[in-house]
Amino acid sequence: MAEISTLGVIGAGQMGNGIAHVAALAGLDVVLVDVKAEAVEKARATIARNLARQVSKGSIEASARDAALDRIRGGTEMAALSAADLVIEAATEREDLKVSIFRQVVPLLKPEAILASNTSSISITRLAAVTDRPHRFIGMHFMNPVPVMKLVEIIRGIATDEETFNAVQQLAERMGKTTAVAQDFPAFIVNRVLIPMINEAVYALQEGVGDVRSIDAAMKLGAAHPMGPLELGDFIGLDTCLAIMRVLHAEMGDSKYRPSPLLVKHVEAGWLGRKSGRGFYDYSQDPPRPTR
Ligand SMILES: NC(=O)c1ccc[n+]([C@@H]2O[C@H](COP(=O)([O-])OP(=O)(O)OC[C@H]3O[C@@H](n4cnc5c(N)ncnc54)[C@H](O)[C@@H]3O)[C@@H](O)[C@H]2O)c1
Repeated sequence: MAEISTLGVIGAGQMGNGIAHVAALAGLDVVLVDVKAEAVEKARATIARNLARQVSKGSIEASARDAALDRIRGGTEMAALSAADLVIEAATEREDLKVSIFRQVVPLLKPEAILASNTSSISITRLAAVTDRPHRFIGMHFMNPVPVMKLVEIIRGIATDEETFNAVQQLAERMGKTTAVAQDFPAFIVNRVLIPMINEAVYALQEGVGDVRSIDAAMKLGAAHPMGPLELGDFIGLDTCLAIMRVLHAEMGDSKYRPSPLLVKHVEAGWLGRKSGRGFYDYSQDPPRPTR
């Protein structure tokens, strides 16, 4: 298989901008698309700011920052993905949305292009089945924030071929990441373990076992977690956490995965965490103030 030199990224949110950032620094040409022009603009600004921070810390040269920014093209036209050797979908965690995106982009792609999803929980096999290339479809699950976190979980669908697996694993390494291989079960490895823990912390909050500050302090100091579970839920996005719990609950058929009603309420209120300015903390305050 020819080397992957142009990467398409669908969805310019928290994950899409991070994937574009790291890929461009690794020397790939990047095409970043989103339905919202303002999401692309915001992503560009975030990437520029994060690259500037790396320059000021001395981890990259100013010339590498400039070259990376030059390699990223962005817009709302999916047709721009026709140049890509690999397309990573990083849009909102909703299966119907991802299915419609894959149906829309498949006719635009090179026949040999690989398709990957950055989904946190949805079946890779099922997503692959709506495309014309299930053998060239794979899960490539980056962690947030992408420029900082070392891991990429790679998930084979039932039809994924070895060539695709090897190409994607090599690319992840070229992007400076370490890979862990997961089988195609709901939420794979990281989120199978992590998101039920966050959901449990929300239950503990709902039941009054502790307030936001106590629950986060308890897990940071008592279990040596770098972030408390409620702070981490806000960081991931509470809509994403809820979507993952719903996939686990529906597909494992076990009541232990039922989403906390308080988590549901937060999402219904649009209190999605950092990205919306309020979640379990209020981010209009500095430092962010616990809401309960
Ligand atoms: N947040 C995390 O910690 C994390 C970690 C790993 C994986 N993920 C996964 O990455 C994906 C994206 O999550 P995120 O946190 O970046 O979400 P986000 O809400 O920050 O961004 C999602 C982006 O998708 C865009 N989008 C929606 N519909 C689209 C369409 N039809 N075409 C193109 N773009 C569209 C939105 O405009 C938005 O910019 C999800 O599948 C999520 O589960 C998230």
